[in-house]
This record gives sequence, C-alpha cells and structure tokens, in this order.
Amino acid sequence: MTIRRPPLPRLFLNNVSCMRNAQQVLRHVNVSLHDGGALVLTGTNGSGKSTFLRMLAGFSRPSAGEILWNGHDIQQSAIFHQYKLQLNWLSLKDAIDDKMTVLNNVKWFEFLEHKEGKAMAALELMGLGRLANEKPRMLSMGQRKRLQLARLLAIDRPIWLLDEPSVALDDDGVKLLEYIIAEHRKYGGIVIVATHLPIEMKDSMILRLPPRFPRRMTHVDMLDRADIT
Ligand SMILES: Nc1ncnc2c1ncn2[C@@H]1O[C@H](COP(=O)(O)OP(=O)(O)OP(=O)(O)O)[C@@H](O)[C@H]1O
Repeated sequence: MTIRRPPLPRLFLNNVSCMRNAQQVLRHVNVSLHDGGALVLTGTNGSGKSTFLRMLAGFSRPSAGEILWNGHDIQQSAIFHQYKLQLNWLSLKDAIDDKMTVLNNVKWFEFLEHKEGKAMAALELMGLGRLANEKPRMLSMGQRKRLQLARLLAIDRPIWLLDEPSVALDDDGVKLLEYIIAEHRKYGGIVIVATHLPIEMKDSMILRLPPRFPRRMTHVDMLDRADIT
C-alpha cells in the first residue's frame, strides 16, 4: 500500500506577523489555501485587512514568519518573480485612465499581459457593454468598480486579492461579483477578499482581525452590556 502525502497548499502563511510604522498590525497568522479556496478578511477600520493583502501582494514584508507559494518562500526573488504573475490585485485606487475608452482600459491591461480577446466579453458580463466606447468620466462609482472587475476577468490570473470589491456596487453588482468569484474558484482559482460588507462565498474561511486600537467604551456600549445596571 502506498501512502499518499496530502498536497501542499498553494498558499501558506506560516506564523506571519507584520509591523507598520513600528507597530504590530498582524500577529502570528496561520492560513493555508488550496486551489479553489477562499479567505474573507473582516475587522474594524485599521485592523490590518489591507496590510494583509499588501503583504500577500509583496508590497510589504512580514516582520516574522513566511509566506509560501507552492512550498517556496515568496521573499526569494526568483520565486517572487513567478509568484507575482499569479496575482490579480483589485484595490480602492482604480487605476482607470480617463483618456482611454472604457474598452481600452480593459484592453490595455490585456496588452500588458500579452493577452487579448476577452475584454469585450468581460465588459458585457459586468453590464458595461453599451458603455464600451465611452470615456470613463461617464461612469458612476459602481460602474468604475465593474470596470475593475472586468479587468480581473480579462487578465485571468489565478490568485485574486480583492480589497473592498463590493464598495459602490448595487445589489445586482454584488450578485455578479459573487458569481464571478464562484466561477473563478470552480476552475481552481484562489480568492482573498478584505471587506466590511457581507459577501456570499461558499465554503470560505473567515479571518476576523482583532481591532488594533480597542476603543473606549461608549455610553451606548455600556447600556448594551447586560452586566452593567
Ligand atoms: N503606509 C502606512 N504607513 C504606516 N502605517 C500604516 C500605513 N498603512 C496603514 N498603516 C497602519 O496600519 C494599520 C492597518 O491599516 P490597514 O489599512 O491595513 O487597515 P484596514 O483593516 O484595511 O482598515 P480599513 O477598514 O479602514 O480599510 C492602520 O491602523 C495604520 O495605522
């Protein structure tokens, strides 16, 4: 009988801590993600959700612990070079060029990836097909977010790092977001979302980061506590 070893997680955060501005933001985080896996980061303002994503994107380094991709530390430059090509990053800064059309804003990202052919279909899926030849100044905030999501689809990289992806989206937009995340995972993609807003992601891990600066009790908190009369 042969005993098969369990597969390595695609991504593994091994006892990771992170400092910002000489202060500890993340402390001893352990997470493993396999293909098709998802992680939802929640927590109060300033608890470290974006810091977590930025660290995974390689913009900042862990102060302790290691981030392993396929079992290799992403701090090694040869590994990082390969790893960063797996990432699709969606942040609150939308990097939309107002001089290009909506369509070209997606095509430009495809071009940088040496890919082509998915931009229009991605815009159609995100409900922006009829605005493809307009300039982005015509778009509402929610439509700009949809454009960012169309880019994710067009570029089609396996690991999605999404910072507040549902902000500004209407109900249909949130459903679309949930749909594209589910489809991406169905084909083995990994999705990590930092969010304040509820988002439906089946079988995802949820990591609630503790508040960094616990606020003082307000009168409302005191009234809410049963043990204070
Ligand atoms: N560029 C920076 N330089 C120094 N400290 C920073 C920097 N960015 C964030 N921080 C600190 O790290 C802490 C965590 O910030 P972060 O943006 O990760 O929180 P968050 O959970 O994403 O917050 P929010 O819900 O408001 O988006 C903040 O309290 C802030 O003091």
